[in-house]
Amino acid sequence: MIEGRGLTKVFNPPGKNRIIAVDNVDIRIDAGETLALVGESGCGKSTLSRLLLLLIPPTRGEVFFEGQALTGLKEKELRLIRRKIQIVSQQPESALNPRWKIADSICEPFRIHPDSLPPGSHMGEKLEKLLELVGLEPEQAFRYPHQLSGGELQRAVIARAIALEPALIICDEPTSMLDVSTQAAIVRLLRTLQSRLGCALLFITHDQGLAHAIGDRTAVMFGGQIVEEGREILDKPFHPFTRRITSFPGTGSLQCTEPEGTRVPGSCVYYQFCPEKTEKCLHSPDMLEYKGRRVRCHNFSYA
Ligand SMILES: Nc1ncnc2c1ncn2[C@@H]1O[C@H](COP(=O)(O)OP(=O)(O)OP(=O)(O)O)[C@@H](O)[C@H]1O
Repeated sequence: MIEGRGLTKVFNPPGKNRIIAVDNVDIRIDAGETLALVGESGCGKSTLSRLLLLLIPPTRGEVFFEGQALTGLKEKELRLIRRKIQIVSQQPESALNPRWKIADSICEPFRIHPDSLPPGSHMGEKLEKLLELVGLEPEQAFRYPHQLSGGELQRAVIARAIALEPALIICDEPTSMLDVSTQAAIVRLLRTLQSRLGCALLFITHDQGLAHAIGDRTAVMFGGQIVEEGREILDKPFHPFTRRITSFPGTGSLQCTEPEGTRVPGSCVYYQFCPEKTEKCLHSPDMLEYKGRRVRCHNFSYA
């Protein structure tokens, strides 16, 4: 349904070294599935999701949505596609206008795209249905954002995200600012909505437990690259980085699993940290495929 090929994003902040935030990534999400994208802070997860929506232009690479190349489309054409892809981010309060009542924010997509309301249907009915789907009381929709809890606000953001029945929802750490019990409730809600609406989810998280619980497939990112991807990769990891992060039983966050380091030019992205590196790892490996699993490691060819 959505596919990124060879996606690369290089930032050139003035007066600072260039940053290769996303480095030659191939990614595919099929209709109705959940891909969990997991990796430590700063590895490029959010940048990759923004590239998929072309909210930022790729330095290299292409994006296809339902077979159509998005790179090269005009902004107006892109807007029509973006209505089928919605984002739920980690800070619900910044996604909602603080001066608008919740109901106005949830109904905003219908005002922007009036043609999305079927003839004879009213915004009020749609609102009622959306509130029910996300578990908010009608009375809560007539409050302002500061009058709701973090979990309730995230439910409102999700209601707005599903208003136009998107094909894909990109969830960028949607629960990281919430307490543990609210996190679980929001994850359950996303799962329920996904099966009712049939949409796909790209679920970005630091938390490998969450990735394991929610993902049909998991992609592990390190240093701007997807280093391993497939089903059950957190149960049976192959890449040395995936093995390292899954070797801490019970850990959720992947933050600070590796020290800061500078990449040896042209080498495997994990070269400096890898206990199994050999001379050939001075050359960046291609993504290798075996039995539905993709791994970016020279040693995988011998598995
Ligand atoms: N607009 C920008 N200008 C310069 N550098 C940027 C910009 N956006 C992101 N970066 C850098 O690109 C790298 C990847 O950032 P990104 O936000 O994609 O990582 P992330 O994996 O989503 O991190 P987190 O989990 O902390 O949100 C980081 O080094 C970040 O500092």
